[in-house]
Amino acid sequence: MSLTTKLSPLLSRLTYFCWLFFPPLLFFSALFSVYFFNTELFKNWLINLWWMSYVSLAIAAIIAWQFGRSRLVYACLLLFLVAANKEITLTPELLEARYSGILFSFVFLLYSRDKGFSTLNLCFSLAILLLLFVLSWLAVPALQVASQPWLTPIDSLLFQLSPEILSVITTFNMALLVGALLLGLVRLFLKTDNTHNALYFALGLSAFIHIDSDPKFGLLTIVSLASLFCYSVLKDSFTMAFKDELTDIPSRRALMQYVQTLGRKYTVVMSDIDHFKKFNDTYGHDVGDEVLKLVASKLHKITGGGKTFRFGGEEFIIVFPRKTSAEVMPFVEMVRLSIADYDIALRAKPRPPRPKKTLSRITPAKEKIVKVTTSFGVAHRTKQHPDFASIMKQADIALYAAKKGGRNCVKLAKQ
Ligand SMILES: Nc1nc2c(ncn2[C@@H]2O[C@H](COP(=O)(O)OP(=O)(O)OP(=O)(O)O)[C@@H](O)[C@H]2O)c(=O)[nH]1
Repeated sequence: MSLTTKLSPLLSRLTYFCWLFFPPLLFFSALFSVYFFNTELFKNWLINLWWMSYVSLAIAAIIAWQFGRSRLVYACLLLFLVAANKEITLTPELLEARYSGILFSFVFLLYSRDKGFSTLNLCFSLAILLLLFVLSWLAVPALQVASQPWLTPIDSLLFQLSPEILSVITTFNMALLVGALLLGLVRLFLKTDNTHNALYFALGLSAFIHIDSDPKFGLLTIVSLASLFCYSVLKDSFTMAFKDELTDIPSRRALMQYVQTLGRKYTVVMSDIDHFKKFNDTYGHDVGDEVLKLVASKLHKITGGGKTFRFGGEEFIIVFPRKTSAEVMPFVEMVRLSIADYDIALRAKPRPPRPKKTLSRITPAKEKIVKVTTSFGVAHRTKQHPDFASIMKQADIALYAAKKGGRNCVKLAKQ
């Protein structure tokens, strides 16, 4: 396996990570720049909206609850604690316990899973969160004393660099924050999705609310975080509804929605993997799934403005807006060839190890190269076939002709 093949999953993960992580980061940076450099008028206007943090958290919690995102509900609860604490005066010890308790709780949420809202799960998660706060209250002061010898050099270094930093956050709290952010980042990288992304920002920003005790800053941050929670839930639901889970390309539902946007001129291509039943029977359903993903990714890369959807099973639909059948033929041919020419390396399962007494070596895993082909039926919109359903029917007839004509070919509907 070449280095590029090995690195490609890592690179695509990194790209997805950046794609999720940087928009909220830019958003929060812009928001806080506006806040810190803006006039008193904006800040005075904000002070009258103190109730917004509670309302936005309640809305986010209800939405998260409706969609079964238990961790986001607990995150709203933690942020509620951050917001409410502005109204309640706490002793310095309790403030410290709240700070570390919230950090630990967010790390816990990042490393746990959404478990639903059964009484047992609710009690279990709430008990863990409570335990983390109690632990912070009991153990953190001792930890602070124990870590003093290591933190003193950092303390003096920070004092030399910028004495103001130490007036807003202690070195111990900073070390806790850096540790929590690093742990969270590892989790976010390993499990990059909208929920973990939202929880990670909540972890970092809740610490900032603690550091900057200005209630207006807290309000702005909490409202933004609640919006990020809502966005993450809705984005996930959208993806679930409109993306095919196995192949990660748009689903049949997305096709039906896309069809509404098409004009008077367009072409529909129906594609089907050849002898896929035999392939499944020979190599197994899970290998079949991998091949399905591969074919989907090839079809998804079709050029000429075509948009690919998984229609169901091993059938795909490609729609070319503003193009006739003749115009799309070169692009369809190109994608057909790219699938047919692709060498699929199947890793044969290693034989089970022989009993230890026999000295023969275990046969290493071997690679087997296989190929799959696809057939295509192409039809465009005409006066006789003006609606999508009848164009699909024409494309299906053409696909049938391609199957009968020996497969691995493209056939035009007789229009
Ligand atoms: N692995 C896997 N197989 C699937 C999936 N969806 C459908 N199939 C299989 O695709 C096969 C389709 O078989 P047929 O419709 O008989 O067609 P075919 O064997 O491809 O033969 P031709 O289309 O005539 O070339 C069935 O065996 C289905 O089980 C899927 O998501 N994963």
